[in-house]
Amino acid sequence: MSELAQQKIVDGAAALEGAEIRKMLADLPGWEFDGKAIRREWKLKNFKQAAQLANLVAWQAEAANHHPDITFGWGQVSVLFTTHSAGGVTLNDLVMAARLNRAAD
Ligand SMILES: C[C@H](O)[C@H](O)[C@H]1CNC2=NC(N)=NC(=O)C2=N1
Repeated sequence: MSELAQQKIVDGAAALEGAEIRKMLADLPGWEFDGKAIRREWKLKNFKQAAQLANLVAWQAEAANHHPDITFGWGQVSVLFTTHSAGGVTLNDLVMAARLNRAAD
């Protein structure tokens, strides 16, 4: 399998089993599975850096047409991915997580 971050975002991806998701998250530092979605929080030094990271996440997502929920405030950004059309976490969500770990660490 090619590296996760380089895989394409595809239409019609199926929801994965929890065990499979947890196994893949072992290679995605910072990401957690809460039973419904995967999420990661970043800590930053100030509001400006948090806003910049939130923007980076937003535009990566828009470019891929796969969109997270993002919350940010002073010194923190939280990103949550699930695939609405599949009703769960799909490979697309994990690919986005891998891309963000690359772009935002
Ligand atoms: C038409 C378009 O491809 C869909 O609405 C996409 C857009 N971005 C999306 N993002 C996420 N997180 N889940 C989706 O099911 C989804 N669907």
